[in-house]
Amino acid sequence: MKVHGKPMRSIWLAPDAQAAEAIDQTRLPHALVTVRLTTLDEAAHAIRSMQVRGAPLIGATAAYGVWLALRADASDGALEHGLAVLRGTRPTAVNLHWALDDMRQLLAPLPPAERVAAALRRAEAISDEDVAINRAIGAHGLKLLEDAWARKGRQGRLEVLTHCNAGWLATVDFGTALSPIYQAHDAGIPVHVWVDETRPRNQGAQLTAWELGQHGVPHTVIADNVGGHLMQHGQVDLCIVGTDRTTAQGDVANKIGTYLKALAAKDNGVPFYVALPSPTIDWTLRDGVREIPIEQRDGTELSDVTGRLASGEVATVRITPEGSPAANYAFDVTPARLVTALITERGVCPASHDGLLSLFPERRGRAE
Ligand SMILES: CSC[C@@H](O)[C@@H](O)C(=O)COP(=O)(O)O
Repeated sequence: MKVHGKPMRSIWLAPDAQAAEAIDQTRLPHALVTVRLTTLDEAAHAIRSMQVRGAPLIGATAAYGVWLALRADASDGALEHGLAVLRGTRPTAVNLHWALDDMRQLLAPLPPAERVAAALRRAEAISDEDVAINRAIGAHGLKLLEDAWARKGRQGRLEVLTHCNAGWLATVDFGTALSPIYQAHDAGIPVHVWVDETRPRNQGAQLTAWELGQHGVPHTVIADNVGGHLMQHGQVDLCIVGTDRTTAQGDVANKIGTYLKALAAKDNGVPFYVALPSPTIDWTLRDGVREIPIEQRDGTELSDVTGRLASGEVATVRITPEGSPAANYAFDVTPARLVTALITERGVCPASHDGLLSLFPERRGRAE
């Protein structure tokens, strides 16, 4: 996407081809800072600390991380060590594990002397594939937004609510949930986005709002608990969110709070869509609530808040009493029954096993 008129991706090969570079998302929206990743440990830290975050971007960063590991040592042991370090960074986004499995399948059979070049080629291919997938998700999602706009008589604004950041910052480019919104805006549909702030890391307030502002998409940041009220008063035409892992039955793991939004949408007859790139489908799982690992992060992400002071200085302050424990669950699972449809790069389908198999028939009968 464009930042101050200049095309950018969230991660890219450094011009000297000796490193990967990425937007440090912990510095947004107050500063646009690039972080240079030259080692396995720097790539792992970038994922763990959320300098880079979002399921597809985590996968792409991990692929570059394997390349960086092999640049230092292309032995079998170094490959396995690198895969293990990266796999241990975050548990929920299946893209991380898919990308690492993909890299291992490619690299393990190769002689060490061929691994570095092959790893870089694959990491770049994974990034390019993500961009193509997201463009396609945008095109399929655009049709849903056009239909919603037509149902509304093309009057007023098309009111869309989203949770967390499933925009281009969460992917290599274009985003998933925000991709249809960008395409609708560019097609002249007067879309307005209710942006859930998304406590505690504020991916909505700090990242989605920044992205939408950069592209000129009208939006309003709201507290996470406002969405149900807006839906009760007819101020939301549809919801669209991303996912970190979707089961073969259509259960959706996404940022904490997504499930509650889906409940409110169901109660108010508001369509609830999930933008789902196929690398985020976990074909091995059936029951998301029971089987998807939910990341628990440090409680200081809840007790402390970082922002810009009136002086312009960025500072972190504590908002809870000293000694009050904080439980920081980073994701929840929305059962398929609350999902209106899944928007994949191959089209839109019901949130069900049959629905997914209708778009991915090659998965029928495969023992996962
Ligand atoms: C296309 S990104 C989809 C999801 O990864 C996104 O909605 C989300 O939950 C991100 O969580 P995060 O903890 O910021 O990595």
